[in-house]
Amino acid sequence: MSEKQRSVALVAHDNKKQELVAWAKENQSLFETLGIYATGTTGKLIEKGLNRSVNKLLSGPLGGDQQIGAKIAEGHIDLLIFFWDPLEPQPHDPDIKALLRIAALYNIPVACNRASADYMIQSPLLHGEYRPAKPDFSIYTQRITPAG
Ligand SMILES: O=C(CO)COP(=O)(O)O
Repeated sequence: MSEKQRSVALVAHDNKKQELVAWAKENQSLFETLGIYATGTTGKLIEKGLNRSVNKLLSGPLGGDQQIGAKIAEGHIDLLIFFWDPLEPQPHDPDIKALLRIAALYNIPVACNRASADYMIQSPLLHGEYRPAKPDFSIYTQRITPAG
């Protein structure tokens, strides 16, 4: 049986976009093997940099972070590479926090800078059989199921 293609989400704040695109280009051959989701503006730049199509969602401040979070919850994304800007306040900070929460909840590896992204792309997650465990939510679903 053929393996499901792994998908990565790429997201970068404005001051980090060039760095993300440069990093993606350095790893172009790997990205040819992966599905790519991205927030709107990041996605356009990645398409141009890698000369390939990307599943582009809305721009981050317009709901794109939330859409990436929904894709994670639906099981479409294996890795999140999110070069967020530690020096610039963002108007959609609650959405960013929500995306990082969803990634933690669903046990999705997150890289926030070049060093962690370098580690991540060398991992058996991409090159071997290792799959992170799917979280068990049964304790929560019991709690929210009405009695009766
Ligand atoms: O704001 C973002 C992530 O929080 C990124 O959105 P864009 O890729 O549309 O700039």
